[in-house]
Amino acid sequence: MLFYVVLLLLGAGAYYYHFKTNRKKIIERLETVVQRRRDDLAKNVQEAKRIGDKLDATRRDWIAGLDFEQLQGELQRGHVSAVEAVRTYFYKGVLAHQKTNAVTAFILEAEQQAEEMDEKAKSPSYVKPPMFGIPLSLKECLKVKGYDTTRGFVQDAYRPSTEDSIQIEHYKKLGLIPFCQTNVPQSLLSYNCSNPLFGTTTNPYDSTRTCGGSSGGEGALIGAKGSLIGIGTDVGGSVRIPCHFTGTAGLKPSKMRFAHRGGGASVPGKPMIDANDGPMAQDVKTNVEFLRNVWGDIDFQSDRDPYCPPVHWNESLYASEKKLRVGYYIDDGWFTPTPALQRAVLEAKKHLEAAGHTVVPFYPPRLTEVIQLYFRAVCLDGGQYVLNKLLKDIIEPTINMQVTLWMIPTWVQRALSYPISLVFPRMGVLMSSLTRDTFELREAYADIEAYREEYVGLMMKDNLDVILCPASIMPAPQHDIPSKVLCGVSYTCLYNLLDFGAGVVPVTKVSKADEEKLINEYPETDKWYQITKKATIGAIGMPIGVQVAAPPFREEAVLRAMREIEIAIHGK
Ligand SMILES: CCCCCCCC/C=C\CCCCCCCC(=O)NCC(=O)O
Repeated sequence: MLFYVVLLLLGAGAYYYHFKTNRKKIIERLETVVQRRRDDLAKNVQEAKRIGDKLDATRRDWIAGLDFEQLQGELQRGHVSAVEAVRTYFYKGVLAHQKTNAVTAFILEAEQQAEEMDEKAKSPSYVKPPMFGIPLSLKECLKVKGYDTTRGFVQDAYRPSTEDSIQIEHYKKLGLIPFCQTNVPQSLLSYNCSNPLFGTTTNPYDSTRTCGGSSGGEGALIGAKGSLIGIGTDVGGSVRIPCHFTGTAGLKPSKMRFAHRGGGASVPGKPMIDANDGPMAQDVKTNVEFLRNVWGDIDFQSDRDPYCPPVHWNESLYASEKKLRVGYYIDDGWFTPTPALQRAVLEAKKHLEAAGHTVVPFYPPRLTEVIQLYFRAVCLDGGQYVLNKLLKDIIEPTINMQVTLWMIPTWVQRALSYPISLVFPRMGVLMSSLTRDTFELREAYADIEAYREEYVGLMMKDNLDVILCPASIMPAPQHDIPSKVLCGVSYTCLYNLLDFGAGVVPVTKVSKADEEKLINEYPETDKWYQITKKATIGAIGMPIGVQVAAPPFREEAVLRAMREIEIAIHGK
């Protein structure tokens, strides 16, 4: 017996030694790649700055002050050229990058693309596309010819895409000019924004806090006014959480509303929770104008990707005179949001009621089950795909919690979940969520289908058009917090599980009264609540958004409610 124990220990020791030596070699090799990539980025930013500085400062400042609609109008009328727009946004993008570290590459060819467009526009027979000359920022994982899509993995640096994805092709056809790529958390499966290749992107309102993720670079860039419109992706809140954290507005459409051919994903092959691309901007109005043009011309994508149905922009749904019936909640029963987030929903409710809409309470059923189903369907292989990739890379310390959990075999997690649930029930839920076998996975898929039916059934029973609810559990926390409170995505991941269209609109900022309420009333019943409370102290002045959601192909109703909230707040 002793012999076998010694043998086992020796075997384990040898394996550990081999693993450690191997990891050391990988890290040493990749560290040189990081250095090279960062040097290249520094040169790239210098070049972007040089291009931005070509434009006379007075002229540049005037163009920089135009919002999306105004810039679009000036470009259409020929009062501003595409080259001027691109140079202005290189300048503004560099400033935003210097503040937040949001950009992973400026797409320097943008200047030439703009010159060619201006040249074409000289011909009297040329009809300008609707978004002629508007600079577009892109989350780093979206495929642009000649540029990397590393998703924060050092091993994927210097492997540029050979083609634009269908979506990027389409945006170019509509006149948009991709001018930069923006930062992400390593693996995309996090709602912060740090990776070993490009470092940490910070919140434009407070650099000690995260801009959110995984489309965090977009949130930071747009929030710091370095871009008017950008594209993110979302499998659990990655468009909506950065919008909420940075005071920007964005929409995650349902899966089928965009072509996915030639696109990228965090974990390919998870059909119930697919990545959705979606726009992000400084306001809802810009998202509407963008989507009106893209979905108005969706045949371009459908023709090239038959899995994308030709569902056109539905103006009659967006501009309908019929008042909406809105279901709302301020607590999903899984994770009570901090006071400012609840107040934001109640304020948005008042705005919608003042506009004549009916707003009634709605209770999303069984969020504990949703959390389990969501994690089961996202990490459908127990996290193996991402873990294998991470173990061949430098691992980002701010996602250590995910990595540690993925390293514990599923059967061990299951065995530990019961005793853990006795002292920390919600952790017990998380630890029993990853799937053990395909039998359980099939069951989870069937349960998701059943939950979708139940949820839309509840909405139909009450004639609800849209749902209004918090965008998250807290305002932007410090960079290491998202990994420690993984299950804080319940407000957003629900609408990925349902495949609803869902968007976030900024409503308010954290006030002193919110902080007092937090200190006096916010629960401290488990570790996650304690972390959330601590992270929210000191967040006075941070932006707070609310979320609006509706079943698939009703994104226009979501945008309508978001826009009405925006108009009520800003008067325009
Ligand atoms: C013991 C249980 C282990 C559970 C381990 C969970 C690991 C974390 C997995 C998923 C994290 C979910 C957070 C999602 C944040 C938003 C991600 C997102 O939307 N990404 C966009 C994209 O992938 O395109």
